[in-house]
This record gives sequence, C-alpha cells and structure tokens, in this order.
Amino acid sequence: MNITNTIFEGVFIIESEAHSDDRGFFERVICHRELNSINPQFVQVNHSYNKQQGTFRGLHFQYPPFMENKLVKCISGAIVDIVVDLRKNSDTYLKHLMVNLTEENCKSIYIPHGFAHGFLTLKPDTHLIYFHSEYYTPNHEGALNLNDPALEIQLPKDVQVISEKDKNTPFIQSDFEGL
Ligand SMILES: Cc1cn([C@H]2C[C@H](O)[C@@H](COP(=O)(O)OP(=O)(O)O[C@H]3O[C@@H](C)C(=O)[C@@H](O)[C@H]3O)O2)c(=O)[nH]c1=O
Repeated sequence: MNITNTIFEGVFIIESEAHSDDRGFFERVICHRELNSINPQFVQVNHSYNKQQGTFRGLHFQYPPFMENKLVKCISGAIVDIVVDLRKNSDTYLKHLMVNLTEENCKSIYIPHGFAHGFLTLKPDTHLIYFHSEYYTPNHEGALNLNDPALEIQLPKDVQVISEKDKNTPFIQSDFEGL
C-alpha cells in the first residue's frame, strides 16, 4: 500500500497493490497495519451506484458531534472525487482538491473530519464503496453547493444528473463558521 500526502494535511491517497493472476486480481482496500496512524473505527460501509456518466453527488458533510472520517473507493467505472476544506482557521479554508479514482488505478482517498465531499462520475455504471466512521445522522447533515462562487470549482465534465436536494443547496451563508 502506497500512501501519498495531498495539499490538505490529513487527506491521503491510498494506492493498493493489485495481485493479478489468470482469475483477475486481489487487493487489500483497508489494512490497519499498513495505514499506521490512519486508524478510524469505521461503523458503516456504503455502496453507491450511478447509472449515468455526469452524475454528481455532494458536497456533503455532517456537523459535530457526528463528523465523519471517510475512505472512498471506486470499484467500477470512474469518478473525479472532490474534497473541500471546511476546517475553521485552516490556511486552505474553502479550497478544494480533485482526484481521479477509477476501477483501474487502485486508488482510494481518505478524508478526515473537517471536509466536505462529493464526486462526479466520468463513466456510466459507476460503483463506489465508502467507509464511514460515524452513523448517518440526517439531522446533522450539511452541504455545500457545487456552484457556490466561493468555492471556484471547475469540474472536468458537465453535470448531467444531480438530486434536487444537491441542486438546491444554498450557497454558504455569512454566519457559517466552518467545522
Ligand atoms: C448517506 C445516506 C443516505 N441514506 C438514505 C437517505 C436517502 O433516502 C437515500 C439517498 O441519500 P442521499 O441523497 O443523501 O445520498 P448521496 O447523495 O449519495 O449521499 C452521499 O453523498 C456522498 C457524496 C457522500 O460523501 C456520502 O457521505 C453521502 O452524503 O439514502 C441512508 O440511509 N444512509 C446514508 O448513510
């Protein structure tokens, strides 16, 4: 497992080793022995299926005391994953990063507390699995609007499919203080 830092402290790209043979391949997605300090207690594993290329989900987070650590992996198809820094007092507050996760590249992204998360599918029939350290707590859900000018996000492809909820997420309000 190869673990790479990103522009955000605590956000890592994890590259698994695919052991290929005639049958296909085997990879370890999470291995606490190799992840060292990254050791969240995941309590929920999610599967997200996206029919169409250009499907956008996000940008989501949960407010305290239910903030989540997430590990996100694309197991079929391809996505561009987007992470926005919401940590108050961070030098990179409201900055974002994007990383391509595909069924071929064996990469996943680890996102700790303090970030919003979303993704755009780059292929049809794209499946993700992701691991959460907190239970889904709908009354502590938070979201950012992808088109919020404060975020300056430019996706590599147009959004074709988005939920009404995500489309109508308000832009950041003046009383928002980050996480
Ligand atoms: C996220 C979630 C949703 N649900 C339900 C609520 C709703 O009926 C249905 C669809 O929910 P949503 O529209 O919120 O699903 P979705 O937009 O896919 O939400 C996800 O987006 C990505 C970007 C993330 O990072 C995730 O943490 C999660 O917020 O599934 C659960 O039961 N458990 C969960 O953990």
